[in-house]
Amino acid sequence: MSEERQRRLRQPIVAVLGHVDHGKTTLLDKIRGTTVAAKEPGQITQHVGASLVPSNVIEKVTEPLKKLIPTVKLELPGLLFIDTPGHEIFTNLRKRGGAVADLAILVVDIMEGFQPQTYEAVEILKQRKVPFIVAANKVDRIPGWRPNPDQPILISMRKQDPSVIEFMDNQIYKIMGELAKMGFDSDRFDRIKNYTRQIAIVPISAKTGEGVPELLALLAGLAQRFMKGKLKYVEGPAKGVVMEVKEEPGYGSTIDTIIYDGIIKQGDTIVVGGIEEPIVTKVRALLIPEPLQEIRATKRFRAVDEVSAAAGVKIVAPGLDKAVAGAPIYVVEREEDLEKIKEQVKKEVEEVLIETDAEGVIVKADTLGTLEALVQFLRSRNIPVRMARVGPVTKRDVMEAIAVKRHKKEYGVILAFNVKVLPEAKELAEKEGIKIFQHNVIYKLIEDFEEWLNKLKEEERRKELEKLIRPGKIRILPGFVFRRSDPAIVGVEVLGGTIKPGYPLMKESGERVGSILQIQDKGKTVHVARAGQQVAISIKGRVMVGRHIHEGEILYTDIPSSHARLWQTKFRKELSDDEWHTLQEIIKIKRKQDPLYGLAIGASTNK
Ligand SMILES: Nc1nc2c(ncn2[C@@H]2O[C@H](COP(=O)(O)OP(=O)(O)OP(=O)(O)O)[C@@H](O)[C@H]2O)c(=O)[nH]1
Repeated sequence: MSEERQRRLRQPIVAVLGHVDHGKTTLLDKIRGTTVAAKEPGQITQHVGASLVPSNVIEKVTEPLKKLIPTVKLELPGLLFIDTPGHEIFTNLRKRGGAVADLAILVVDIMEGFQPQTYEAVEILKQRKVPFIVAANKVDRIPGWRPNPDQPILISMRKQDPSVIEFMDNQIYKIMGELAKMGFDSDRFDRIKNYTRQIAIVPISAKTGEGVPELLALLAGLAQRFMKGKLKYVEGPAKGVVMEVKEEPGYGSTIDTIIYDGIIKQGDTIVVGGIEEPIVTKVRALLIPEPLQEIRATKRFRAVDEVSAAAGVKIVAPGLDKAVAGAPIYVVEREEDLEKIKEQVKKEVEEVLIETDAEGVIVKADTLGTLEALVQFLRSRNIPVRMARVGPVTKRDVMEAIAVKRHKKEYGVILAFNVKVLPEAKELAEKEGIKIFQHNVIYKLIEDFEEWLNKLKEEERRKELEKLIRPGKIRILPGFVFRRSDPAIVGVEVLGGTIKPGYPLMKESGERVGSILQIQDKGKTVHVARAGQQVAISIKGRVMVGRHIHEGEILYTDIPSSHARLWQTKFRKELSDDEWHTLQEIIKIKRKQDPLYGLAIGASTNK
């Protein structure tokens, strides 16, 4: 029992996501600021890329809530907030089959509501199965809002006019509506009945601090509830993820990591995921930031002997320049496990780096995390991926795209997320007409590609449509024979549909009688004549008026069976009423000779 009690629980890792300018950084600063102001012993400690808010600080900040709502007794040692907000960081907080972050705050500007990156953030949270709370931020911007700095929002709400609260609730309803569309049931936090099924929306102001106590209390509560049963203890060799690979003056290449499990010590052997192969090295130093008050010291970092989860730490070791952000890092405790762990790291990295023979787009990204997120996004939109790799766009990538383009024009492209295009790759792409899409926002990159794809499809549809012979019905006007043959030139009235130069003609019997060479309207050459028009046409082929065709006779455009089928299916909407009507007459004539005319192959066997 006593041994059990000595096992240390680890802090849940919390990430902040949301649309640009909705207040992520301000919120993180506020949380740090508020908690610093709480002046508790053992107040927040700075990690590399993260800040730890210990439970006694959370308790102090949430103290005023005790009289308002039932709060949970904190068993957790605190919350570790990832300092850099945004999905790019979040996507690198990856581990096999999920996220390193245990919880997330989705920041939504209450005045603006859901924006493109909000949807993207929810999509990523859904993909990685991370529970989250919505911070409906900037309540202080609601017209008429009376600010109550650092107060619980429940208290601040009581001090507002009913119309202000009504406005706020309306905005919250809109957020609830958007979440519902994405498959999430949600409500204002104080109206929630079931926290395990509903997502809490907390109105806050990152600027004034209103609502921050509730946000922290709910996070802690959610962490305990969700992590119950899988409450994590700190034990065994460390597992972590690479957040960033950095050259550090005086230290050489280092990696900033988040350790989500176990313990790492100076001198430990580690395996880190690299682009080509796993890196096996020994920890030379573990660095954490110097405490704020000692920042006057010349050094920014302080070396420590060991670090335990959850923590953000900079690792100094030889050979780390080939590490890749988003890749796993494992401490090897026993020599005999080394090969097994190397194999596992290799497999985990390869799962993200796709290389298949299928026809699909080429994807390049700056890190393993963004690459994985991008590929998942593309898959969810049914866009196949032929190759996904970390690094700049190279000549080889362009060559891959050229190979794809030969078979499937629309997928012979490169999607490059936050990476450079090497000059020789650019040159080849320009020469071969390979399109390279570049962006540093995932949804924007995909949106640009989809827009291009739609345009291409529309263009191809137009081209196919242009090639089809349209239904047309004409009558040779008596007394308007201008030339009897070679070529025959006659005046006609278009009774239905459309005629164009090049269209073959047939008689009511189905017999072919040459094709239209030219159309003239009042002496001018035209490219089309429609129902109601009277024009002169010349007819190519061995057609003689009085022998093959006669004054007053009705002729139709001679539509091939495959065209008739397309007119009735894919291009049905492209025909006007009178064209459709004319098509029916043509079908009737044609079916006398060919009962399967205009039908899909085998369709005639349908009962
Ligand atoms: N009035 C008001 N302004 C806020 C609040 N929170 C943030 N802001 C302002 O909104 C702007 C954007 O805030 P940031 O915290 O930089 O937003 P962000 O989401 O981190 O933005 P990016 O890092 O660019 O994605 C800044 O001018 C903030 O001062 C708030 O609660 N009330």
